[in-house]
Amino acid sequence: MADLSFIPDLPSGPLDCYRSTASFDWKQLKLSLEGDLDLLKLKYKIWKTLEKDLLFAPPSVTPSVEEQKRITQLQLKKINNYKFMTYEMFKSSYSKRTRAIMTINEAVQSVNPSVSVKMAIGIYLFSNALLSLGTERHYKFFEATIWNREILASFALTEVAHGSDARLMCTTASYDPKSREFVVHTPDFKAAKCWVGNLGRTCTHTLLFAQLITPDGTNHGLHGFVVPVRDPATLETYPGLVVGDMGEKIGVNGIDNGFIMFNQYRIPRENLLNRTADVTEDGVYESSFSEPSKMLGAALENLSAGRIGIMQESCHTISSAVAIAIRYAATRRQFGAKDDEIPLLEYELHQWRLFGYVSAAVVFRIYIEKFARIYLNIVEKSNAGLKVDNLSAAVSEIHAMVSCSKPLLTWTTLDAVQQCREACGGHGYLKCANLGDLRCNHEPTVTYEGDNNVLSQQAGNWLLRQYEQAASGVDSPLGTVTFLTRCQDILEDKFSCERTEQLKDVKFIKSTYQWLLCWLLKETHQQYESEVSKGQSKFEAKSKCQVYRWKTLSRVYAEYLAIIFCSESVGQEDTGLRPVLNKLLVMYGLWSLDQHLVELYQGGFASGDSLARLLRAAILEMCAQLKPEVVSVVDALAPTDFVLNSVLGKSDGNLYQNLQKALFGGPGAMERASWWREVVNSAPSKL
Ligand SMILES: Cc1cc2nc3c(=O)[nH]c(=O)nc-3n(C[C@H](O)[C@H](O)[C@H](O)COP(=O)(O)OP(=O)(O)OC[C@H]3O[C@@H](n4cnc5c(N)ncnc54)[C@H](O)[C@@H]3O)c2cc1C
Repeated sequence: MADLSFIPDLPSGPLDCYRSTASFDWKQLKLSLEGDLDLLKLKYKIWKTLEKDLLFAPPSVTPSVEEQKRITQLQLKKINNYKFMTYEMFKSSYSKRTRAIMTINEAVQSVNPSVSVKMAIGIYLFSNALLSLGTERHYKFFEATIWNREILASFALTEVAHGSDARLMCTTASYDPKSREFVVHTPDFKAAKCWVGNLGRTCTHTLLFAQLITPDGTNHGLHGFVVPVRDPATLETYPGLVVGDMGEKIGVNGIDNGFIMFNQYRIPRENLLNRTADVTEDGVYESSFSEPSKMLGAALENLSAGRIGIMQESCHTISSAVAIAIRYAATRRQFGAKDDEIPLLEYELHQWRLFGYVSAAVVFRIYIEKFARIYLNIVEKSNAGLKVDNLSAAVSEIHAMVSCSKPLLTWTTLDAVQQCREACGGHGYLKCANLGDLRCNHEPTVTYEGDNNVLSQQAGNWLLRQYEQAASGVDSPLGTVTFLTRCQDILEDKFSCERTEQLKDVKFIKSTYQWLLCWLLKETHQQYESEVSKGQSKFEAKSKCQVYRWKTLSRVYAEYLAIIFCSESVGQEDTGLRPVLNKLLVMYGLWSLDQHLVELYQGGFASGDSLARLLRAAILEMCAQLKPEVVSVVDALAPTDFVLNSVLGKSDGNLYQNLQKALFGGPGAMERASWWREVVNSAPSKL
């Protein structure tokens, strides 16, 4: 068994009574959820280092927006100096290196999300793009970013008038053969690049996506360019650019999101990222892809790793939120027989509100850990020129998986944080509870790197293609929809259980999800065909099938993926963790199915009251079964107290002592208001 002594023991206290009822060792569960001992050690090393550094001490009062930006930039500089990413890690295989980067990102994100966004965009997204979209001539930028940290980059895609629909973006890069330069231009304010992280105050370069135009006037579609923005020595922007900061946002204010307009701004020809297409010195366009849409696809595929990173961050956020709410529920007492108040955790309503999210946190972690490993192995193999069976089909399947899973994880996390905030009552509304910051900093993930509603549609596209060709075989190298070849038989299935025990079985959950997917595909396909037969264009027909169909389909597929991947991992678990993991998986599956009862009845899977009655009874039974485990489950999910940074969620469980310290110690909490003279009556009191 691995030596886990590097994980500090938990302090003894009021949480002991619930901890003593757990059937497993929380440190072992923590290791299992991380999936790798070295990466878990790395995470603890980062947290310990940052805890000792005053620059990372959590502020008790929110600093001004400008100050948050300054601190975040200084923190990034410090993290660069700490060199958590060692030379050996850089030199290791692609998948090892990327997993280390992802772990560093998650560990830093949990301390200050703004720093990790800054680092992810400014260093890793940019350098990854140079490797995947660029060639040898861009290596100097790579070196300056990764090794020397002379470049801090940004990623400029979104424009004021175009976000999700990237094809019609208006920034142009026209090639001038006389000077052998591209001339970058913004025709009007609607075409200004905006929301670009790191651009407002700090970045030295941007990875710009602009319409490439050759001297014959042909528009070859969006291409990536490395564009210098600021002098690294002075942070002055270069002439020919209008650059500004987006101002105060709802969260992640440490990030300087900015806008930029180009006025006939010249960059060398070599700054075009030319792995898939180039322009000769004379201005002739040469592409290895014949269709511009495929080019765009290749350029944006680069975002998959970023989206996986967002999912990992969501796992951290949901874990922190449930840890705070469960520890609070275990120590907060309200009502009870006579004077004997009982902990909130004893109430079935409270369990039902929170345990679905606790199980989601565990299932998502296991799913994403396994999925990231498979994804990175495929990329590694293909980068190394090794044969990957059915590579293009695998890339499409992965894209579909990411496109529905990022929405599922980010939305569920957002709902979870809100529920946890409410579950902590008024105290949950304190800044020092940390649920507010967790929520606001997490919130934009549902919009950036692909708006969730738009991204979900892409998963639906792929699923429908598989459904249409199911009779002759599906293109599913990862095996997520091979069951579709049995679609007709699956749709014959009917609910026939008589006892809750039959539902509390992963097999039941998986087969019910397969039925749901088959039925939703049939429905969506029929609706689409019917719209097309009425003369609607494909685009219009698709739009008419989103609500209750395409969108639900994409969500159900993502839930199914989380369940099958997690179930496979739980099946391989040979420590004493299998029973608790199985309970959590069953809870997640039943809790998620509860949202789809309408479809299960509408499609004729069940009739009468037995499905709804048994499903809901099973969920409540799972709540009771999880109660003795749940405090130790969140101990495994939670980061250290420094990182969790919540007065309500400390691992010692001393809720009221901690709260008193925070309230009494608040800056100026017990001082007379400095503005008291302005508000009292000036006439002497007659009292
Ligand atoms: C904090 C933050 C950081 C960001 N960082 C960057 C960055 O570094 N670089 C960068 O380039 N961009 C960045 N962005 C921008 C982000 O990527 C875009 O906001 C995102 O792509 C969505 O585009 P949009 O805002 O134009 O929304 P729109 O595309 O206008 O969408 C608005 C709404 O309409 C809906 N909608 C759109 N199309 C359809 C449709 N066909 N059917 C049904 N509904 C539809 C969407 O679901 C959404 O709810 C950032 C944004 C934020 C908030």
